[in-house]
Amino acid sequence: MEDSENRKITAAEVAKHNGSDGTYWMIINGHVHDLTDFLEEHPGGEEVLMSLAGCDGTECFEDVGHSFDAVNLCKKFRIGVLSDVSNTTFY
Ligand code: HEM
Repeated sequence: MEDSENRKITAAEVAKHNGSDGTYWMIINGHVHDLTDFLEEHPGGEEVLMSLAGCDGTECFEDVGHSFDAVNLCKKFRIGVLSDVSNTTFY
């Protein structure tokens, strides 16, 4: 569904998808991503993504200095927007 990217998701909901149920969600810049199918493809390795699953990975993502390609790739995995903004960076 085209609107699925605008689905509002709470940080508490994201936290549930920390890998314990087999799914890996991550907040980056206020967007929620389902990275379950991307773990093995990540050029930076699956460990970093798994360890930040259920959390806000914005700082880590920015610190690495990901390419524009990487930023664009993120969009492919978006499933919604964070509905509570605490502890999250927007730009
Ligand atoms: C949706 C989330 C992410 C996507 C789509 C993504 C994508 C990519 C891509 C395409 C690369 C290859 C280099 C580049 O194009 O910049 C890369 C490298 C890397 N990523 Fe990510 N990444 C994501 C999240 C993260 C997070 C949260 C971390 C935090 C630890 C991380 C750490 C790294 C590291 C350490 C490298 C290797 C850099 C290098 O070898 O120079 N990534 N990522």
